[in-house]
Amino acid sequence: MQPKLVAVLGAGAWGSTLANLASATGHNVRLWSRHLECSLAETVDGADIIVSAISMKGVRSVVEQIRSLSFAPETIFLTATKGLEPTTTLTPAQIWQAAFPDHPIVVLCGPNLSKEVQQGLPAATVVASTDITAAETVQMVFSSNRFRVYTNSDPIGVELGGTIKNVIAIAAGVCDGLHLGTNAKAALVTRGLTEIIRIGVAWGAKIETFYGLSGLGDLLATCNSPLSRNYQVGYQLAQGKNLAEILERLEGTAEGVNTTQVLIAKAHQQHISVPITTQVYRLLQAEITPRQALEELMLRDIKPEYNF
Ligand SMILES: NC(=O)C1=CN([C@@H]2O[C@H](COP(=O)(O)OP(=O)(O)OC[C@H]3O[C@@H](n4cnc5c(N)ncnc54)[C@H](OP(=O)(O)O)[C@@H]3O)[C@@H](O)[C@H]2O)C=CC1
Ligand SMILES: O=C(CO)COP(=O)(O)O
Repeated sequence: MQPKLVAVLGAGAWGSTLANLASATGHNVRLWSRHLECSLAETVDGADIIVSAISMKGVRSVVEQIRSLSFAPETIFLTATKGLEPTTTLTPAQIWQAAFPDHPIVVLCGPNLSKEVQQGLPAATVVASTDITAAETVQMVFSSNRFRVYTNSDPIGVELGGTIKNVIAIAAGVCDGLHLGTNAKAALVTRGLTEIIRIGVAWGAKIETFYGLSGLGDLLATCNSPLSRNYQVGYQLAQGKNLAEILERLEGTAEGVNTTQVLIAKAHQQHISVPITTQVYRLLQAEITPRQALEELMLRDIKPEYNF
């Protein structure tokens, strides 16, 4: 494969890691952030692949800054953000697709704690698109003996798996912070997956996608690692710290905090049952304590296991 020109937008933890991965496989990489010299227009000029690793709060503004520029029709937009836009409830890929309707949009999501990937520890991920040729191009660019990349044709499922698991990761952090044990954690993560599937399928995703790397895989990684910022938020809430104080000291972005708000609004509108997300929401709003959230979940009506 000829080396590609890859422009990575966002030089945070994940953007820098993705830039290193593409560079390590022999591609030409430009990395952009608001604080670096190079302008956004210069960074994306002539790029074969434009990678967005901007946190959710900045996606719309970056899209608006480049949407009037002209790109070759085959230019691929790759989004790695895991969040939902509060005002529209759109996913990052939906925002990129609306701005660039004639370009292939690819989603990258998986169990990819950036610190582990940066250390060269082995990891796998998924690149998903309705344009499978574009997904295969991205797969070639990022694949290495340390980073195994699978393609998938369900971008909304891949994106929602990576996004909604952040809410469950906050709950998992609370579970561990309260020392509730392995049985409780297994129950929480499994019922969390049921909740993710219920929402995801209602929003047009394929059920099987959630049993893959970007669903169950990312859920397991994020719910079990103190490297996860979302897990850290939950863990510290369980220790009695308040949210503002936690976020002020947190290294990087915990998307699950905003994602919880968006999910609650949309799930209520659409009458989707989201018990774990509801308790995370009430906890983040400081309406209840971690112990009360646990009681609420344990005392819900008894029911059959499968009620997607
Ligand atoms: N870290 C990880 O392990 C992984 C993270 N992700 C996802 O990737 C996304 C980024 O995460 P991560 O890199 O960890 O977060 P960081 O907080 O480390 O970086 C966020 C990046 O977004 C940029 N940004 C935020 N707002 C704006 C804006 N308005 N305009 C321009 N740039 C902006 C920041 O720029 P600035 O520095 O100028 O503020 C920074 O480059 C998140 O959605 C996260 O869920 C996905 C997989 C793994
Ligand atoms: O998405 C991630 C791992 O796949 C990173 O998780 P956090 O954003 O919680 O750190």
